[in-house]
This record gives sequence, structure tokens and C-alpha cells, in this order.
Amino acid sequence: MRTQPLKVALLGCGVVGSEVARIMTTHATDLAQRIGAPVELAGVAVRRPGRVREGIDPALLTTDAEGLVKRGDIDVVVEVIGGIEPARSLILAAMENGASVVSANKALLAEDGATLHAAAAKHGVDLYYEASVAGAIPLLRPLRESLAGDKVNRVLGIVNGTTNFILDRMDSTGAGFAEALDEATQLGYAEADPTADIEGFDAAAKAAILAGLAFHTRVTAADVYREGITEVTAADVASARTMDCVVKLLAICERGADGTSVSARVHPAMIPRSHPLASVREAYNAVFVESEAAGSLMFYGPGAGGAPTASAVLGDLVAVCRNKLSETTGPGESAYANLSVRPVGEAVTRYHLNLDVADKPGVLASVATVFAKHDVSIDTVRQQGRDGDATLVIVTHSATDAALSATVAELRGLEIVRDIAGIMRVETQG
Ligand SMILES: NC(=O)c1ccc[n+]([C@@H]2O[C@H](COP(=O)([O-])OP(=O)(O)OC[C@H]3O[C@@H](n4cnc5c(N)ncnc54)[C@H](O)[C@@H]3O)[C@@H](O)[C@H]2O)c1
Ligand SMILES: N[C@@H](CCO)C(=O)O
Ligand code: NA
Repeated sequence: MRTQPLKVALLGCGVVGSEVARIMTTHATDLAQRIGAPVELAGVAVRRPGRVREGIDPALLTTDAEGLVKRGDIDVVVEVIGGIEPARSLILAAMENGASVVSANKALLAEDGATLHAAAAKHGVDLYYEASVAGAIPLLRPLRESLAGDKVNRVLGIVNGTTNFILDRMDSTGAGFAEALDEATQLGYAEADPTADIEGFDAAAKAAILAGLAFHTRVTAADVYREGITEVTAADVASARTMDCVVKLLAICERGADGTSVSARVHPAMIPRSHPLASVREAYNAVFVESEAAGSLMFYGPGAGGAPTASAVLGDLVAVCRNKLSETTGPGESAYANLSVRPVGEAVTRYHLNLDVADKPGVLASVATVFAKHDVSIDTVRQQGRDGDATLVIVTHSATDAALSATVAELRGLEIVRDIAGIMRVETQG
């Protein structure tokens, strides 16, 4: 074994960074054996150097992240700051300096992964980011390596723990969105500013990364159709319950039937309680990967949290250190397929909707006519009557978003339709 240590610079020492430092210290002997050389924490960039950080030598702390990544002795930079800048500039500077990079930063990878990959290739270094999607769950490496000989057609899953916790609470306790969000905040799942989670930005970034790796093409966060869960009401969840369904925030990446396009979308959807994703409770994540030869693979586990996320970071750290020692690099960006990204209007799903209508003869026929006019086929209709009014609970067969939107717009114009609520996609495929 080489005795000269590989030197690691850690950028950020928050929830994830502090766990990375802890595991690097407590597992130092095992890590050295697995890599073939010791790994040494050579510097830690922080914002508040005065804060006591258990297990970290205060002499390693610096507020000069740029100076740290440009040091001549750094072999690997671990970026767990988050956000676009200064993370991007620091990663690019590190690569220019010959360091390989491990990052957990889905926002940056989904916005500008191409620039980072190009820099890694140019400077002959690695860029690994397993922790960026579904935390501890090994998912990116299986896509990048284990499935490199197969053809992935669909990736479907729950990739945000905070929103899954909220929706799970709404389902199990009947709570409204605000109440469930409060609980998620109190338990430390939701951050002080939960926007990225509840508006679906976090899941959309992960969907972009997954789609890019699965289909060997470039997909950015801006390409992903996104709806969060802030509009999901207790009534929607109750309505799902009566259909033996549960509401989940899904990320769905699909290869187009035309062979030249892909789509990626994040939105709440009703899924049958018998669907394997329905049993994903609390803050867990689960992702199905459907591929031509392997069939359907399910990846399940903790998608967030300091230690689970650090596990994925450490796995990457071992991989890039091994590559450094053997003077090689792992697989770089694979975007050769160059597929176009289809707009969500062309995505085909089933829909659930509640129509408050006047309870009188001919109403059902008028409503059905509008669906038929837009070529949206109705699967089931359930009527709940009350004092001259009625609620029609309608589930359609597969239709495009564009056709459903046109149907809803025309229905809203009918005098007999008082309100339309609970418009939600229904996913039944496993
Ligand atoms: N927390 C999770 O469960 C989780 C899971 C997967 C991925 N991630 C990703 O990991 C990254 C870190 O997340 P986190 O939860 O540890 O966040 P965090 O806010 O707890 O930690 C980030 C730390 O970086 C520090 N920082 C910010 N700018 C800095 C700078 N210029 N120089 C030095 N330090 C700076 C902050 O002070 C903070 O302590 C993010 O990209 C996040 O998306 C987090
Ligand atoms: N906020 C994210 C952290 C993991 O990326 C979540 O709730 O899943
Ligand atoms: Na992961």
C-alpha cells in the first residue's frame, strides 16, 4: 500500500459535510485499505471558522475556499456547499488544478452539468455525484455502469423525501398540506425555506440528472415539466383514498416511442395502493428503472440525511481515489444520443377530476360530450349527489395534457359546471 496520503479538500461542513468528515476520520484505516493509500482531510472550507466542529482539527478550517481548491497538494475536492455559485467556480478551479471532484449538488449538476463534465474531460479528472440523486441509494452508478450495456426506457420514482413525508402524513392522518408541512419542519425533514422541495425544484433537478444518464442525452432542470405539492388538498388525498389510491410526488423520465425524444416530468399523481411506490412511506425514496433486457429494477432507501448522503459521497471518494492511484478516470459524460426533449403537452397519462355540477337531466351527457369532443375517453364516473348539486368523480383513460387542458377549459365554460377540482394525474404502470 502507498504510504503517501491522497489529500482531500472538503467544501462545506453542514449536514452532509460534517458527516463526510466524521466517516473519513472514523473509517480511515478501512478506507486506506480499500483505496490502496491513506486519505487525508487536508482542508475544510467553512463560512464560520469559529464554530466548534467535533472531530475536526480547527487548524484545517478556512474561509478561503478558492485558495483551498487551488492549493498544489489537493488530489480530490468534495463539494457539499450546494447552490450554483460559488460551487461551480470552485469545482472548475479544482479541476483546472488537476483535482477530481465529488459533489452532492443536484441543483448545479442539473443546471450546468455539461460545463462541469467538459472541464473534467479537458483536465483528465473525475466528476462523481452519486449523492446528488436519492441520497444513499446507489442509483447513478448502476445507471452509468451496471446498465451501460442495456437500453433504459423509463425511470419512475419518488426522489424527494420531504414531500413524500408530507404526502404520507396527509394520507395517514387526514392533515392538510400546511399542517403536514409544519410537522415536517419540526422533525427536521423540511428546511427553513422548503420552496425547493415543495415546489418540486429539487425533484426536477434529480429527474434531469436521471434522464441524462438513463438516455445518454443532455437534459437540464429547465427541460423538466414541474408541479409541486402545494396545491394538493386534504380533499384530493381523501378522493384518492376512496379510489384506493394514494397521492405521491413522482419523477417520470421516459423515452419517446419515436426513438428520437425523451420527456421528464415531476408532478403529484394518484397511484393505486397496490403499486409498489405506494408503500414508500415517510422520507424514503424509491426509483424504478425499466430497461429492455433487465426488465424492471427497483432501488429503495434513505434519499436524504447527513449520514446516508455522506455514505454516497464516501463511495464516490473511494472510487475517484482508486482512479487517481491507477492514473485513470471513470466514465465521463455520455450524451451521444442527442435526443430532443418533448413538451409535457405530449405526455400521455390518465387523469382524475371532480366536477361540481347541477343535478338535473342531461348533465352527464353534456359533460361526456365535451370529453368526447377532445378525444379524452372516460374510464370511470362516480356520482355523489347533494341538494340539487352533484359531484362527478371522473377518471379518464390515457390522454395528453393538452387534450385534458382543452377539455377542462371547455367544461369550465358550461353553465351546469359550477366548479372543477382535484385535477390530478393517475399513474397505474409499475
Ligand atoms: N441534506 C441532505 O439530505 C442532502 C441530500 C442529498 C444531497 N444534498 C446536497 O448536499 C449539499 C449540501 O447540503 P447540506 O444539507 O449539507 O447543506 P447545509 O446547508 O447543511 O451545508 C452547506 C454548508 O456549506 C457552507 N457554505 C456555503 N457557502 C460556502 C462557501 N462559499 N464556503 C464555505 N462553506 C460554505 C454553509 O455554511 C453550510 O454549512 C447540497 O448540494 C445538497 O443539495 C443534501
Ligand atoms: N431535500 C431533499 C434532500 C435530498 O436531496 C429531500 O427532501 O429529498
Ligand atoms: Na444516490
